[in-house]
Amino acid sequence: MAKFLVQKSEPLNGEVYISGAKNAVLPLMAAALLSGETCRIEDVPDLRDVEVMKEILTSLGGNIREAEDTVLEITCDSITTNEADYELVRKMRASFLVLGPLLARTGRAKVHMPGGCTIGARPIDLHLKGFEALGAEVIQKDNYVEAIAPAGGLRGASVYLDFPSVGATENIMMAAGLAQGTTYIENAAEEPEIVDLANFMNKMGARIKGAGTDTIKIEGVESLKGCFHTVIPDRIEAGTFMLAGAITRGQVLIKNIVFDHVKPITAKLRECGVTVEMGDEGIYVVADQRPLTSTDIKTLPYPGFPTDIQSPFMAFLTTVEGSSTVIETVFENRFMHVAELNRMGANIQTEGNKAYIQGGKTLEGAQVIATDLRAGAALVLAGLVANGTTEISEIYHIERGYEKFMKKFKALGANILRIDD
Ligand SMILES: CC(=O)N[C@H]1[C@@H](OP(=O)(O)OP(=O)(O)OC[C@H]2O[C@@H](n3ccc(=O)[nH]c3=O)[C@H](O)[C@@H]2O)O[C@H](CO)[C@@H](O)[C@@H]1O
Ligand SMILES: C=C(OP(=O)(O)O)C(=O)O
Repeated sequence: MAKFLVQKSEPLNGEVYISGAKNAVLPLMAAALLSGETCRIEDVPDLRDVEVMKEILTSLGGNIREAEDTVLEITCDSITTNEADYELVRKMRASFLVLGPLLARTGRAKVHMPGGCTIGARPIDLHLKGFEALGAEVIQKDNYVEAIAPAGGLRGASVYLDFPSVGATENIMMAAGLAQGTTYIENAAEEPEIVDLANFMNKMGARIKGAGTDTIKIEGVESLKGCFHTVIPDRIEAGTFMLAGAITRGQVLIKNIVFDHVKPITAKLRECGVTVEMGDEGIYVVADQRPLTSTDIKTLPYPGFPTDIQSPFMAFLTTVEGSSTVIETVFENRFMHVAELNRMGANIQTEGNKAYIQGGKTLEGAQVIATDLRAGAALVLAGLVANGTTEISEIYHIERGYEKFMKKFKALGANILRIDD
């Protein structure tokens, strides 16, 4: 199994170009199932999760052409099966997103329960509630879900989500795109990735309004066509590099970033004393000019502080003076990095969904485990400022979601090496 060896590094310095967003491109790829024509998607990151989604689409009869570097052309003119293979689906949570479009396009879909990071129970009840509201019969059995549209096809409906789930909003939006009549998703997720999916589907001929607010209106259409689309930049990758600059007290220019998408991260870094400025070329993060202080974080659905940046931010908070509190409200098991950071000399106590961080500690290199994708990124950040060597195992989690991870860090001066055990 591959590992990262991270050595204490000089303050990071230089510029980094942010890739297309993992959490945007995966639903876009699933949405290509809604049309028989070609969808051309640009700025597709080279990630393990994207590879899995390619395999899933291919297994369903889709045709994928890598037109150029970072460009995919997906054509789903003939869907040969409406059952997604368990071996593929179990590898990643987002694979469940093929259910909505498959159901809408073929009237029937069977998908195994998804896998992914073990950051919580991650039920799919809200997705299913949406499909049922659209008239589908939903059968949940032996670790799979089968959804069957009524004889006349899915019908528009009002769906209220008990929690603004990103995945449920996306899945229902895709299913409703080809339903008869109008669907309203209330208490919908407002994440930028939802807006990107709505923009993509509207280019395909869908009639979606309100994406980015808590009520999305989808007027179903009979069929959708192909389109061209460029994926939005990855705000979580951007946030990770902003924190890499901050934790090493460096100076980093983050290119290809939407300033609005990283507002909560910017606000919290500024509270700690980090300079974050928007310039012509991107966002400058400067952390070498004054002592940094603590702050408190509470994760929330967008536009609140993103849960996916909670662990990298916590790694940073271990290095600033004072005590900080982090409250995780989105996932119930997203503190697995705490034990690993404490193994490196951090002082973090947890109580339910709260973590109390006593900052200003000198971290020491240790053998640690990347328990999930963002926990892995947090350990790399900690390793950059820890004395000696930090050996991080199970890095396949990291490679699931960060494109050219090592190359980008090395270009900023990080001392990081990938070894095969
Ligand atoms: C591929 C992708 O885009 N992943 C992101 C997506 O995950 P994902 O779409 O899985 O996250 P959700 O927004 O659905 O989950 C948020 C919360 O809602 C709960 N829930 C969700 C669905 C449901 O049917 N029932 C239910 O109770 C979950 O258990 C969780 O506690 O949004 C998360 C929250 O911003 C991010 O951390 C993930 O990086
Ligand atoms: C939790 C994440 O991803 P996924 O939903 O794919 O598990 C993430 O990107 O941090």
